[in-house]
This record gives sequence, structure tokens and C-alpha cells, in this order.
Amino acid sequence: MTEASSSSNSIQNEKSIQPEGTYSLEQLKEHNTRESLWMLLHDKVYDITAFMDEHPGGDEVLIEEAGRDATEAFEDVGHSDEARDMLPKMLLGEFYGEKKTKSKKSISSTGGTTSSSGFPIWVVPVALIAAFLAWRVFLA
Ligand code: HEM
Repeated sequence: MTEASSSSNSIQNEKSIQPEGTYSLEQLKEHNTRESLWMLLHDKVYDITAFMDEHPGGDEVLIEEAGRDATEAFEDVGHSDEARDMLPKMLLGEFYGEKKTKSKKSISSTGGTTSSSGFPIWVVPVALIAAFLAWRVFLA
């Protein structure tokens, strides 16, 4: 007699499943040393460990950008097409997730006295009182 497990409720992981061949920011950050150096360029993750000694710009600059988004630094230098053609050989995969935390500007009524439609919030009760008084005066 097998006792059926009534609780087949697997705890659902709220995180969405990371597709194979993609790399998260956490994974990227783990490879920030000379021994294993990854960087993010244009939403793609590259393993440039072996290239470090060959880099015409030296290894220092690469180590500085290790384990993070180096797109800006890479583009600022104005790398040649030749340099860009080297990239596919070092490609690991796509980047997964968000690079930065988005700074969502939420319209909050706290701390401000302006409603979402633009006029001050006190206008509503004042208008209602004015309307009430006007009604009383004219009907009195
Ligand atoms: C995997 C990524 C990279 C590749 C394949 C690469 C490749 C190259 C190549 C081939 C050159 C020679 C000039 C040219 O052809 O444009 C170069 C120069 C240079 N690179 Fe990179 N690079 C990479 C990443 C970076 C990053 C992240 C930096 C950060 C600042 C950087 C900084 C430089 C500098 C400063 C030079 C100029 C060296 C000089 O002219 O004296 N590179 N790179």
C-alpha cells in the first residue's frame, strides 16, 4: 500500500528560468580576475582570459573592466573593425537579466500636493465647498 503524497505542491521558484547559454550579472561578476576574465559588451558575455596578453591596449585596462559591462570603455577607445572581428572567438553567450537597476520614476502623492492630473490636490474640496455655498446662497 503506497500512501499517496497529498502534498504534491512543489514550491514554485519565483525567479524565471535562465535560458541555457546565457549569463547573469552574478555569473559575470565571478569572473573578474586574471585567471578568468569575462566582460559584457553590447549585451553579450565574452571570455577574454586568453586574449589578455595579446591586447594591444594592455591587460590593465581589461582587468579594470573585468566582470562588468565594458561597452562604454570599449566604445570610448574607438576600437577598429579588426578589434571587433576578434570578438566572436571569445563569445560565451548572451547576457541574461538587467545590467542596472532601473530607476523608475513613480509619481507619488506623498511629499507633493499635486495630483496626477496636474492641479493641486486642495482644489477639489475647495471647489466642492464653493459649489455648496453658491447653491445655498442662490436657493436661500
Ligand atoms: C574583448 C574586447 C577587446 C578587444 C578584442 C580589443 C582589441 C583591441 C585591439 C585589436 C586594439 C588595437 C587597436 C584597434 O585595432 O582598435 C586595441 C586597442 C586598445 N584597447 Fe582594446 N580590446 C578589447 C577591449 C578593451 C577594453 C574593455 C578596453 C578598456 C578601456 C580597451 C582599451 C584599449 C586601448 C586603450 C587601446 C589602445 C592601445 C593603443 O593604441 O596604444 N580594449 N584593443
